[in-house]
Amino acid sequence: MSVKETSKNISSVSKPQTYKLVHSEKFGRYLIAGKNIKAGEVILREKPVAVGPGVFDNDYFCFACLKLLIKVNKELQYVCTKCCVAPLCGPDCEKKDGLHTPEECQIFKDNQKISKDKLYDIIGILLPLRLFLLKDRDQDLWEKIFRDLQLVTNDDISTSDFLQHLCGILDVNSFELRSPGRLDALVLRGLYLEASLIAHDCRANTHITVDDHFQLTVYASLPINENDIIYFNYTSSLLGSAERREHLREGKYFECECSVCKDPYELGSHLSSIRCPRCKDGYVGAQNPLKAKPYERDSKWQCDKCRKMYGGYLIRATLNITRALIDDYDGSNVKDLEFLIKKLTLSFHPNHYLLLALKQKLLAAYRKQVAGPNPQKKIIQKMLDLCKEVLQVLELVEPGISRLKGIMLYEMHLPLVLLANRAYAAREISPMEMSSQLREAGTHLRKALAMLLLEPINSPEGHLAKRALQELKMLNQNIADAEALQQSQEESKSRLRKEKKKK
Ligand SMILES: C[S@@+](CC[C@H](N)C(=O)[O-])C[C@H]1O[C@@H](n2cnc3c(N)ncnc32)[C@H](O)[C@@H]1O
Repeated sequence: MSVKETSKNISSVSKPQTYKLVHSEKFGRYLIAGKNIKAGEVILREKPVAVGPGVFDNDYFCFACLKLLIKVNKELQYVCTKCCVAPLCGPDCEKKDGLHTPEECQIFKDNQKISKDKLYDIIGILLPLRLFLLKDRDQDLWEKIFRDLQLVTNDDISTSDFLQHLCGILDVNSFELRSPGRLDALVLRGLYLEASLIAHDCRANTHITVDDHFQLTVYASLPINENDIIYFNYTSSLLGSAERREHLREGKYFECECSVCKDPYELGSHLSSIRCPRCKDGYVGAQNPLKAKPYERDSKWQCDKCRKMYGGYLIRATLNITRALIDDYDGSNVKDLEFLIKKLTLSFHPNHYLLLALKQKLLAAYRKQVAGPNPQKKIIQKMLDLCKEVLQVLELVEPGISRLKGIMLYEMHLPLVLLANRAYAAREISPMEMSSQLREAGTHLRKALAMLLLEPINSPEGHLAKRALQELKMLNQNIADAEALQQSQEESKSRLRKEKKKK
């Protein structure tokens, strides 16, 4: 053994483990910190044991790299030349050691019933099939999966029953993933043996990234003390408690009792709060938020100001009417969207999750205008205000490092820079004031970078981090120019004063 190898082994032996596996009645198996972990530190990094399509939405994927495929004239461009079934990006994906393994190819080839015409059905079962095929492909890994996922089987269980069992295991344990390079929906699912042991909390202390090869990295999003539980959020942090809890109940089979779910006002984020119809000043929150059905008649909701009580069915009726109003909105007109938000703010807390979803749509519309030629000052200011509003909620539900916060902080720098430049051009502010406003934009960019630089280079957020770095460089140059301008103005003023004195 070389010296290098020895020292590597010693350091890995002496280094405390970042996490430990423990067990409790409530969580089953879960992970705790094996040492004090700093925010941004890697807790674990791993490759999936199986990855494939998740929600099936009429999309076709390359079976080798899982990129979404574009169909031309409803026809696939390329299929695997060996099995004549698996859609692929092209010959390159067929050549490389992708996810379409020889075992998978063989099963398509051997099975007369499987043909290209049944592609929708094949896509639907691809992930459990991939997991099942590991049995023949990698016996050791298969045994590890059996142990780690606590698969139960007996000799006379039929293959279809066993596959059914695998599907259940996948539902509970898999991670929702994006197709490589895409910013949109989480259309894939991947199974990771270590990361799937992390327990859920609606206010997590980890941040997870996945690269184009589906390698998953769990970072601490906050400092985690030794022996503290490591949590990941299995659901969306920008939903109301009832909706998050329903998602977890239906998809992961447990009742969440975390600090956000327990609090009638969701730790001050008010994601489910309704404006009190009586006093119009306070906000109405569920009095027993851990009830499985908070929108039933016997569930009580109370105003935090006038203390008036309401039955859950009233809240449900308000939500139903509002969803119908939102469905009627066609989504293309900024003015209509602004009007709808203003109208709903009379009945809801501004942070209500239904309003937040509309505000994110509005933000996208403002962003489009602000990035275009000569945007109105009014729109730039509105974009900035909306970013601040969403960021405030995110600070409560996604403390520390967060992808959404990184994006929001990045977005905020653009209106700040535009407003500073405009005000200076209109002689409303001095170069010094401009430099201080640009510095504020720089602070946001730096905070955004601290989060976005953790993202894989080729992911959409990784590209954003690259842009943010370039913009920060330009911004620093503009700040230096503004400060030099201020200095030269001050010098010429003092020269003038001296000359005046001499005269
Ligand atoms: C992805 S698995 C985690 C590993 C699992 N604990 C095990 O022992 O295999 C998800 C399951 O863990 C349990 N779990 C995770 N977080 C929980 C929480 N906050 N409260 C209750 N149960 C939880 C639930 O049983 C859930 O279905």
